[in-house]
Amino acid sequence: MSAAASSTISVATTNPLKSLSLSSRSPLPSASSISFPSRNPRRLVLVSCTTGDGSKPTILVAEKLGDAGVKLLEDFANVDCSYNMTPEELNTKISLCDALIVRSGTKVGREVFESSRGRLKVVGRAGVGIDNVDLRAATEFGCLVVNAPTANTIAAAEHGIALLAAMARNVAQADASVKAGEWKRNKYVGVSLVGKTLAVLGFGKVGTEVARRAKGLGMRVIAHDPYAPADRAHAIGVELVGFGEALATADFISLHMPLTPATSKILNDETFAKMKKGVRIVNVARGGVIDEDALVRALDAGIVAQAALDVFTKEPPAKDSPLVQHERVTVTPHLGASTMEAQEGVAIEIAEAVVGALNGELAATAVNAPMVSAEVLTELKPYVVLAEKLGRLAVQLVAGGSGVKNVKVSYTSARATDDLDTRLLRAMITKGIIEPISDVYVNLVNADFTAKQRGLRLSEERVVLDGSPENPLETITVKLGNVESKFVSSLSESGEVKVEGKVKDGVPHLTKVGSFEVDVPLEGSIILCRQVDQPGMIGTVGSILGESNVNVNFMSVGRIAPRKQAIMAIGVDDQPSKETLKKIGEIPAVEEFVFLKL
Ligand SMILES: NC(=O)c1ccc[n+]([C@@H]2O[C@H](COP(=O)([O-])OP(=O)(O)OC[C@H]3O[C@@H](n4cnc5c(N)ncnc54)[C@H](O)[C@@H]3O)[C@@H](O)[C@H]2O)c1
Ligand SMILES: O=C(O)[C@H](O)COP(=O)(O)O
Repeated sequence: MSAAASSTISVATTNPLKSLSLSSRSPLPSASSISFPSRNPRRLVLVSCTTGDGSKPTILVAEKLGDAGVKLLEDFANVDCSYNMTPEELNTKISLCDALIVRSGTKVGREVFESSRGRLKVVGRAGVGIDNVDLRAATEFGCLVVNAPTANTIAAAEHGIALLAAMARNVAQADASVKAGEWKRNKYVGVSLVGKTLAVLGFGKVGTEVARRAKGLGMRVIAHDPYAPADRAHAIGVELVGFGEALATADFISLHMPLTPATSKILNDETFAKMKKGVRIVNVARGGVIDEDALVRALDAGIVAQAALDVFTKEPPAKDSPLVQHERVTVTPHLGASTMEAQEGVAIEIAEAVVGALNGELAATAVNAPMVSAEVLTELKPYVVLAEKLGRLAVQLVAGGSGVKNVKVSYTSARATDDLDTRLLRAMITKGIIEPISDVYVNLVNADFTAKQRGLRLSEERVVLDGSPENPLETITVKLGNVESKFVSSLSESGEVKVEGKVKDGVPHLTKVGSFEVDVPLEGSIILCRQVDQPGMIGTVGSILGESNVNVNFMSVGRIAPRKQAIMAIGVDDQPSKETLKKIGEIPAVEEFVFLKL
């Protein structure tokens, strides 16, 4: 098999959690490792929810959730619906909960994860915006965050359009006036929407639906979104434009981007100054995307004629907020997702995601973990096991394993480079390397973070083989650089601890140690011996183990040349005693040996 091409990916440089510093935190308690429950072979335990005694997990629902969702949760878990908790109450309860479900009104900060002492495995956000969840802390604590990104899209878009029309025709102000006994028809003359230019800022799910509806009202719609594909915009007759052009040409601006460091206060004194005089603004995204003090100034200066706001930097806003009280501002109390239909949909969407995650399924709406389709997962399953075991094996070959810093992983495959998602494999190699030498619990959520935090640099190389790609992978090789080995024969020619494995008939096998070829299933434990290649060695070692009642499940010998050096790999079901291992070491032809647990 020839290597036709290779590419290198470095995890250390791609990890988004670059500047994360770890404060002292409560150790994560023991949790079951990533495994494949035999009941459902398609499941990979992404997060584990072990109650130890087989009892149901506990899910805390901290904000009002639709009945259908609560029912779904109750069929699976003990459900504690405790609304309106103070942060202190939440922190107290959380240590008894496996999952937490919130909407936008609950701040899930670092202290929630700290207080949970590792029991919290899933946070479900019953809605889209996850700006109220500390994703870094969640990832660091190995807690999966899932959201419900689709069920409230239409509700939010409809609310945006409702605010747009209500603002243009002064509906809220006129309503309050009539109820106060007035009849001021001239005061509440509005502006028309037809023929006006609407700039949609953030052309995602909600933005697209707002645009579609605004087109139906006869508006000219432009959109700004650095990440949106132009063909999606063209398909509904929307032109994608730059940020500056959107600001300068819009009669109406509707905001639909997430709140991130990049979008925080994206509308501010400077950007208001670039807008058309008399522009009208709708915000059903997040309050924080507007500098609210600057908006008041822009309203007072006549740059902004009107604003309609569903969301605020601080919710609820202060009663005497000059923005809320401004006579040309229409407000609603974060009602975008609040339709009967959307709330039922969101409740079901989040309940299914949380139950699935607690059941060990990879969540399609995971916010802080790789999303992998069930098909890919099924195919990669034995390779994922192989990856973890190779990591586990390699680190045990290092003298004082905690000094491991440089890991090189090489995947050989006949698949094209972009046709193999290695994120799961990488996470599992990391898990295999870190767990035997620390008390850190590593899962798919926190693998990259944990590697980075421990200074582990893991680089990946893809070697594309000739031939047809029957299997996703041929071999995985793990090399640990700049380390001393407790089994010198495991060193490659360039001095790295090197192990290689492959999947045979669905079973992970160790196929190479250093330069020696072996073939032993990666099950139970393994004794590796380097000896002078001579007759009778297998029998000698076999009888020492047999006398000690240690069951041998596999033996394989790899040698450089006949009668020279050989490596014997012996798979054993039971752990040999120290005395038994000593006896093996005392066989005159044995030059070195090591016992490794998988
Ligand atoms: N008021 C409510 O009750 C309510 C309901 C639903 C959604 N929302 C909020 O609406 C927003 C959009 O939701 P969605 O479901 O459409 O999300 P989405 O992820 O589908 O769309 C967001 C879009 O914003 C774009 N974007 C990111 N940064 C940008 C930038 N700097 N400039 C322009 N565009 C940028 C993204 O590329 C993406 O296309 C979120 O903040 C969400 O929380 C509010
Ligand atoms: O991001 C969202 O999904 C909306 O802002 C809805 O928030 P809510 O669940 O608090 O209504």
